[in-house]
Amino acid sequence: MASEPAMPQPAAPQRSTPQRSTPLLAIEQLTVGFETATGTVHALDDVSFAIGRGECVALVGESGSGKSITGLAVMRLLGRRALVQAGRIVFDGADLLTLSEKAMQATRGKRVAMIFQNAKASLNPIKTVGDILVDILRSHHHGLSRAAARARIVALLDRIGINEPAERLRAYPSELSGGMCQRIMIAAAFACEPDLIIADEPTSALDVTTQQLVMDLLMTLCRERGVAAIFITHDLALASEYCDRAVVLHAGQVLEQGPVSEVLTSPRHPYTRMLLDSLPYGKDDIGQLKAMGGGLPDLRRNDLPCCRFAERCPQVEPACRGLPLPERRFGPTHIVRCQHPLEPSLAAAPRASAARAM
Ligand SMILES: Nc1ncnc2c1ncn2[C@@H]1O[C@H](COP(=O)(O)OP(=O)(O)OP(=O)(O)O)[C@@H](O)[C@H]1O
Repeated sequence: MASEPAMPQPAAPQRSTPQRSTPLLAIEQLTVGFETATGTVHALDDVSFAIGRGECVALVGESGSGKSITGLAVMRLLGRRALVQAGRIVFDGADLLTLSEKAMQATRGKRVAMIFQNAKASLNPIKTVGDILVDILRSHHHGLSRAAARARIVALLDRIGINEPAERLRAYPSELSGGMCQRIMIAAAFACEPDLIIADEPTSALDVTTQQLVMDLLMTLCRERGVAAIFITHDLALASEYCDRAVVLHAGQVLEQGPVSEVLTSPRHPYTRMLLDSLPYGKDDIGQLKAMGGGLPDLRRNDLPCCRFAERCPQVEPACRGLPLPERRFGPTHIVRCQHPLEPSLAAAPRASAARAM
């Protein structure tokens, strides 16, 4: 396989010792609403978490919990109806929410890249793969000739295991399989050597075998290049297998976060526990599966309780509805926002390493 002389590769970071002292990205008390004809959707409420250089953080939770919105907020792609009501998104020392649009354009794609769920739909159908990738690279490296950009792209495609890369560059997205398109998206994301990649359900449209190959590729590239990743997923097994830490979102609130080895093994929040109980992992028969009780509250309500999980929580107390979410620490980075976190004995749960879907 050809090497990539044009793209220096930093030493791979140790996954077990991510740098947390000066986070690459810190989302601080982010609160976002959307104006709609039927009222304001209170999509994110006081969301805070950080990610160090080279670290991989999984953002997990049910559909509608605010995972994609969080990723789009970092890219500043929330759209005109979104209202950032509070908070900061500090990336490498600068608050992305206050950057000029020009500065944001220089950051987006170059320093922070996003990989979307449905690659085929995300790639421009009327451009060849080569034009898509070369244009991305040249939009951030103005002095780079098309030929030089093409050479770098060919080397990158070769690195990610695409056979006959020069040939592939002539194809249109519609001529490629879903798995191949996802590889092209990954190439597009890594083309400008970003510091952070946000991967939003990058494998959910793929079959299980291709999922594994694409995840292996994505995480190998992140590790060998020291790129941090936010991995948005429903799949606790993938989160457990590939990520350093997990952030659990429910109805726009972060309820638990910490090392995957703690959060997905010994959850201390009843919601995380409920998510794990609803998975087939570690259960001898399907009868042991517990259905998720209730559903997410209507986020247009103006009288949402302080804890948006309160109405589903088996241990709810009056304080849950009326008092701000407390922050309880169970280790240097294991934080639970709950009035009555689980005791360790109740919390112990097998790691979700064999589960496949939430
Ligand atoms: N443009 C918008 N206008 C109004 N509401 C929106 C908009 N975008 C998202 N929402 C709402 O914000 C909430 C969070 O949505 P988000 O897409 O982040 O959820 P998610 O956790 O990523 O779900 P999924 O796993 O299904 O992608 C949902 O209630 C959704 O309906």
